[in-house]
Amino acid sequence: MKELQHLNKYFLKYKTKLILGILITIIARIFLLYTPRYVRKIFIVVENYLDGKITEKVIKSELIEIIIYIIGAAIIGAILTFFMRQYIINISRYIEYDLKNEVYAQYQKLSLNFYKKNRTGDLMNRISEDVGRVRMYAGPAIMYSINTITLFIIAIIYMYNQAPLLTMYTVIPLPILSVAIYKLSKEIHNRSTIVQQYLSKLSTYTQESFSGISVIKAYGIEPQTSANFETLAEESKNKQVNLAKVEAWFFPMMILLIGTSNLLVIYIGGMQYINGEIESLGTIAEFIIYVNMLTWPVATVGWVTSIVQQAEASQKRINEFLKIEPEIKNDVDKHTEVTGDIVFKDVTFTYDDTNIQALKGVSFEIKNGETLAILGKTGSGKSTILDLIGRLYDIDQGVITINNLSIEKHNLSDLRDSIGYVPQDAFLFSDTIKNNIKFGKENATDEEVIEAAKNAQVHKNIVKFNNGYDTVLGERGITLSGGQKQRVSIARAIIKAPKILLFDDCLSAVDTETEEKILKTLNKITANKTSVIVSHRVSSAKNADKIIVLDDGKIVQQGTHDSLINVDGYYKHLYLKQLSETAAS
Ligand SMILES: Nc1ncnc2c1ncn2[C@@H]1O[C@H](COP(=O)(O)OP(=O)(O)OP(=O)(O)O)[C@@H](O)[C@H]1O
Repeated sequence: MKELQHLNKYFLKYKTKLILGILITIIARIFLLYTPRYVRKIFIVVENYLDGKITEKVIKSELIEIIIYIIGAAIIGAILTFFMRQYIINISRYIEYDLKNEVYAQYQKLSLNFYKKNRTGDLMNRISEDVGRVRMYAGPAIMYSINTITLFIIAIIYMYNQAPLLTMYTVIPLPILSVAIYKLSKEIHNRSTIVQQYLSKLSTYTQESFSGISVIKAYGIEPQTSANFETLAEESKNKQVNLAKVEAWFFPMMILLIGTSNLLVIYIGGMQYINGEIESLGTIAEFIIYVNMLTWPVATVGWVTSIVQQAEASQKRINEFLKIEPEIKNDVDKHTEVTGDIVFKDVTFTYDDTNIQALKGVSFEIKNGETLAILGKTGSGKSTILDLIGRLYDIDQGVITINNLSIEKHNLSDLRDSIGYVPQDAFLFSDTIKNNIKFGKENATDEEVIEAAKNAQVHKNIVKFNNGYDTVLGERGITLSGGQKQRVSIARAIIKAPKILLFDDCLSAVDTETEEKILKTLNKITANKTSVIVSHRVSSAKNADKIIVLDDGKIVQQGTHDSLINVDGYYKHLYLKQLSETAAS
């Protein structure tokens, strides 16, 4: 239960509702327990009538009175049971909501490294399945426990007052039932976890084959894909059948144990009645109702125990994530100004997970308002420089300063707010084009969205879609071409009007003519902003104030377009090669 203590703050938050829920549960049980006692009274009244102790008129009025009491108690009990569920189950839903938000907020704080070390499926599971299991503890488990405890205490007191020996024999099978249900619930849980694993394998496989359907069809491997699916489905079915086998034991076991208890009540109660140890047959009827009323709550003890164990394990997994400190921390509360003077001094950086030293003693300087272009072979460290400017990682050695202030001393939110980043793989959400652009500036007007799209040279494409800017992208909507995606992604960055713009090879999928147009407008937009353009094309770099060429994490060339085309090296070769390609096309 140590891990579940994390939830105490939420129980405290909803304490009024929780206390009310507990009180209502107790009162509801008291009312429901009226029925057996009134049933006994019915027997006594009938016995009195048969013995000639009361007249027909009296028996009639007494029976009507008892029936009214029974119906009244049942109605009040039912209404209170409704409110009990309303309070306690609703609290568990509130806690589930709070916990999901807490986990999600933590996910947002954690650095990129965390996402590399943990699989997406695992992250999703903790926020959905694990939180769901914890909810079962915060709601149903607590509700059934209070229910069982209250019912048990009150019923045993009533029963003991009536017939102590009969009480003892009646409750003997109940703990056996509880233990049996506990064992069964555990086995059911184990088997259903396996079923879940197979189901998720099956859905991952299906999802992948739908996403990659064009590749499957192009390679003509549909029969093989279907055969793989069949194998997975067969395994999944076997696991389901395995689960059904143990589940099938649940009700027979309950019926067997209730039956045993009923038999004991009838046999022992009957003997006691014959021996004159209990005054009325009504006591036997009352006990039979108690036994049936107690069976389910007692069975839930086993079930609740297994819910609590599962919740404890799930909360442990959740706590593991909640305890992780973000690697990139914001230690600065006050606002810090970011203009755009960026300096890298002997920067060395190694990726933790791969141990690849992506940058080795890199130094350069960009003045506010300047444009820097970074070129170099694939894997030379270009994107890494952009990630470091956004402080997605902290460096091993050297210094990065922005406005003469070391990057770690900047307020992280201010820093990231000042940056507009266009990644290599443009990621667009399954939402409208307008909202995808507005992602860069939530409160942007429609005019601003259009202006940004025009500057990114994508407006003309967007207006051709039937729904224009309201066209939905992604699975539910249309698929944009690679170049269109890149340009929507550029529009998203420029609508933000940030101090620093980072473009990571984001024109690779557009033709050179469109590239030229975009670069022209970008030149105007970025006139007083610092921008860094990573590219494989000289055309994207040639107008930059400064160009650096990277090779294996080191700067091998540095200068302007005019200076670099005159020295032998990577830049000149690339320039000549691309010049001849343009001439040939
Ligand atoms: N997230 C990461 N985790 C681990 N290693 C990485 C990561 N990103 C890049 N690397 C490694 O760091 C090196 C530099 O990568 P980087 O992405 O900066 O190169 P790049 O010059 O931008 O390449 P490209 O032109 O292909 O985009 C590469 O060897 C790469 O494998």
